[in-house]
Amino acid sequence: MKLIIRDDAESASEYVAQYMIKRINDFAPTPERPFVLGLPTGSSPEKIYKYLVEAYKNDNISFANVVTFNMDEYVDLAEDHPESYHSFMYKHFFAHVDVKPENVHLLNGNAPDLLVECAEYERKIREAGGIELFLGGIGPDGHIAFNEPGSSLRSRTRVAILAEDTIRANSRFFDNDISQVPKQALSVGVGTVMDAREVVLIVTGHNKAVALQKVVEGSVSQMWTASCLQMHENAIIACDDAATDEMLVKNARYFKSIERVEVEQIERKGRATVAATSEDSRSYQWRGALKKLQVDTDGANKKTHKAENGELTPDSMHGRLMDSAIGMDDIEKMEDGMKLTNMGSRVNTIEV
Ligand SMILES: N[C@@H]1[C@@H](O)[C@H](O)[C@@H](COP(=O)(O)O)O[C@@H]1O
Repeated sequence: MKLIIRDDAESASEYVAQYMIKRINDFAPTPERPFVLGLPTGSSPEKIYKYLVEAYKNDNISFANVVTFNMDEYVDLAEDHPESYHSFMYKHFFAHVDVKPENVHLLNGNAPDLLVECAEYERKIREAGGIELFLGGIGPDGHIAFNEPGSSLRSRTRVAILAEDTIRANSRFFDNDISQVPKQALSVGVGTVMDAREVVLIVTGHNKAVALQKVVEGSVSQMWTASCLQMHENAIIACDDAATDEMLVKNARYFKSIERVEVEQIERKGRATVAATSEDSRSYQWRGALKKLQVDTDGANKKTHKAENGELTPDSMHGRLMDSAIGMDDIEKMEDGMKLTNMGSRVNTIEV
């Protein structure tokens, strides 16, 4: 997985929003071939929705050919309750963009038969061709969607019982009264998320620091269900500095340096292209290179280049350096811990 670290929640959210915009635009969805997007709720993605709405209003993106599937919804909470995930999604996103109502899917926590509702949801995802990109957040206990500690890492959409920690955390939306927080929810499973062709998580704030440490540096575990992403071929976690508070400093620096090396390669490719093109096309090429500098979606698009995909395996890290045409000069300039010869100790500290 890739870990993208930004100074604050604002810039981490902007990164994710730009990444999504580029992915959707590059995909060029049509009614026959829509982009299938998985979506979360929670305070963490709010800023992302704000950027996406802004981008739509500035004509930088359209959601007309985007099909959405939300991760979860409370059981037995009226759809029009201000804290239902239906209300959240309309308030923060759907009401402000051109997504077609018939393309929006949210689980119905008031369905007469919840098991049928869950099975149907899985069927609809399959029928839509599977999820192209699943955006998510995590809870302080490391849950993804409502897959609380102990959820099977192969779980599918089902009725989930909320953990005490989650009920307490979510009581802030219910007048800080835990008795008002629903105790059950319908949630896509860990397996449902893992089936997405790409997963992007936003993790911000010091209160997520323990969870992020477990998810990134710990073992894959049902007790921190978002750690399943270590097994995903195309996963990105975008976080702010505060969320890395419990990680080893050297690991956070390592992830930052991966991004730096990738950005340098893109810059270098951009310079080479500019040198080889005419004056007229010069500014166009630079715009392209600069755009890529901010958000590089190549990892997601080039599925065959696994070594560039941010996977944390010693092999891929070796591949990353060797494949990237980095000259000896560049390696000399790297911080000591980043040199290929010094990678071993760093790699060993990460359980994979
Ligand atoms: N089911 C949702 C999760 O999908 C979300 O990731 C989590 C974190 O929310 P927040 O971003 O508000 O911390 O909250 C809820 O439990």
